[in-house]
Amino acid sequence: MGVLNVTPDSFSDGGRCLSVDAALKRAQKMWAEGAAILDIGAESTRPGAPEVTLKEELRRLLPVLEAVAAEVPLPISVDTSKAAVMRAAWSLGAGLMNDVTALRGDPLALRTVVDLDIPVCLMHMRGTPRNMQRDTAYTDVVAEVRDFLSERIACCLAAGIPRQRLLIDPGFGFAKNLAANRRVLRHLDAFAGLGFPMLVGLSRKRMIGEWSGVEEASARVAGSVAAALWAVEHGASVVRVHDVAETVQALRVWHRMRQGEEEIHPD
Ligand SMILES: Nc1nc2[nH]c(SCCc3ccc(S(N)(=O)=O)cc3)nc2c(=O)[nH]1
Repeated sequence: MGVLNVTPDSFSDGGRCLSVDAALKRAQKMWAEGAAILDIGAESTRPGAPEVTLKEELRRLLPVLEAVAAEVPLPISVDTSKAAVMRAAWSLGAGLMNDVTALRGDPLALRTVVDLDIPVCLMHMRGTPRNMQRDTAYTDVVAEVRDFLSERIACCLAAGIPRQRLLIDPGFGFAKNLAANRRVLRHLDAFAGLGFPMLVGLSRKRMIGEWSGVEEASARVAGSVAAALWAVEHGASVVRVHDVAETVQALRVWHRMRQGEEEIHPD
């Protein structure tokens, strides 16, 4: 899943993608590099990010979504928590709702996802991007994330969302400090065990920077690729990344090594 930020303050690419043209060029580049899905977000959800009004989020998102949907033959995920943005995005061809609040942010979000019959990724977070980093103390973060995801899954299934429309995500960097992120990463299998495809977003995040010693987010490529390989090794079906070419190349090699002898076609 290639990241396409259309926010002025996106944490890792300095918001270069604001113009439709620049966003479209980046979308086409990620497609050429082997991305399977594009994730477009118009409201930054990094720690401390300011809220964006519905009007502003639509103003940023829709022109880019329309252009990308017309020019790039990939499914498009939209990173939003607002029901009205989900509906507008769906009408322009979005194929997945990526809601970091797991449909809790907008009271109409759950109903909207049911009505639109659109796949949704349910991610763990406490609080909001504005205040989530004040609340990073857990007795057992793995148990809390698993219980949260189980509860959100039950809520969605009870509302009539078919199982095959759900993805889960432990939410790296959302209301989690370094120790919590590391524990979640070491227990990814526990979440994969819930029986739903798991999406993981580690790319260029602070824990990659802390572990690699690389200050500048856009320079954390090799560390992000290493984390993506670990995540896929431990059950992730989708990795949300900024550096598509490098991650695709690493995964192609990794898959070849991982396949048993019998799976490789005889030369
Ligand atoms: N499903 C899903 N969607 C996502 N959207 C984002 S945006 C990144 C927000 C951010 C930036 C930086 C840090 S930090 N302080 O750890 O470096 C945390 C969160 N991420 C994810 C993710 O993971 N899953």
